[in-house]
Amino acid sequence: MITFEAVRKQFPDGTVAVDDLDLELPTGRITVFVGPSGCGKTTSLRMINRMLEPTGGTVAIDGRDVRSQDPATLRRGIGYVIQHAGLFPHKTVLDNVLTVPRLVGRGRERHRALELLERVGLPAALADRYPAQLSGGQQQRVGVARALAADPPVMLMDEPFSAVDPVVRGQLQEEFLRLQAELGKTIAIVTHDIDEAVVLGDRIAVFRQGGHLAQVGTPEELLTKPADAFVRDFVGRDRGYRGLSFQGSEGLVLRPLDGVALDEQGRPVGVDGTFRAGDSLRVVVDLTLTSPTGTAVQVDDQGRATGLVHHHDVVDLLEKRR
Ligand SMILES: Nc1ncnc2c1ncn2[C@@H]1O[C@H](COP(=O)(O)OP(=O)(O)OP(=O)(O)O)[C@@H](O)[C@H]1O
Repeated sequence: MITFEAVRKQFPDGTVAVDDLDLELPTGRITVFVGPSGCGKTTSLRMINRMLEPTGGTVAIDGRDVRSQDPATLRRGIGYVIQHAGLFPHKTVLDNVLTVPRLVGRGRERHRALELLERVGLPAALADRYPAQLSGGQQQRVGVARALAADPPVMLMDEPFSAVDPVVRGQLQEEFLRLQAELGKTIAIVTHDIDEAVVLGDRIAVFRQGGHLAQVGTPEELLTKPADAFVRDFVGRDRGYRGLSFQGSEGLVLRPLDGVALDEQGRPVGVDGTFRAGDSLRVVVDLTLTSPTGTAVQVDDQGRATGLVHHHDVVDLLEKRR
């Protein structure tokens, strides 16, 4: 666990970037720091690996004050990923990834680097290219692979996916979450994008101007119970709709499949989208709202239609759950 206790950072010019910050980042989970520009997110992140030193309070990893550890040794246990990946332009992809393990010792590094590139979704064929020969999304992947190379228990990520277009960002986020499900690192991510925070965070810390914490909670808590007007505004007006992502579709009463054409296996034909029993109400509402008939078809694991719901049914279910 990473702990901030009464942490303050005042820069020599008098700017107080972080003030009296108390925060816990649970082991093996993703904590997202989110908030408007200039509210102290990056400063807080950099105090974890001693790129910046607090002017008050304590940052500790597993109970050990980071200031009691030599910065170079400390950083070997902490991967660091930044926006635009920050790759060495004159080194190949492979050499970029190898930078870190070379610090910790030799061995089967090349093999491991190639394996890591594959795990972040980069074909080995790209290993000998230079960063300028890659797309923005590919560069970010190399950045993540490099941060993972020394297998650090902690990862710090500063706007890791914000330099790429929304479609690529969505893919990178999804792949990153799949990787984290296997690796279980303790991760802090800085973003100014609340949607990214909701997708990635197990916990979200909302910062406000002046380096104060406005709220800490799960994405669901933030969307359904914002602590005050600042968080409510920051989370956005469509938080009700987005909150449906956290509501399961169980309990929906299925209607008969009237008017739905089925193939020989019982799979719906000519239907744009379907949902499964475990999907969220957001998926179901979205399907019903985009279908010309206002309905969505539920299917089983084999894709066979099991029933139909109308958007009224979703509203009725929400009413019942109140
Ligand atoms: N070296 C410095 N000297 C003086 N002030 C600084 C320094 N570095 C950052 N600041 C100020 O500290 C405050 C917090 O900056 P920080 O970069 O942590 O914010 P942030 O929330 O990460 O913002 P952004 O989302 O724009 O990156 C800002 O007012 C910034 O101008």
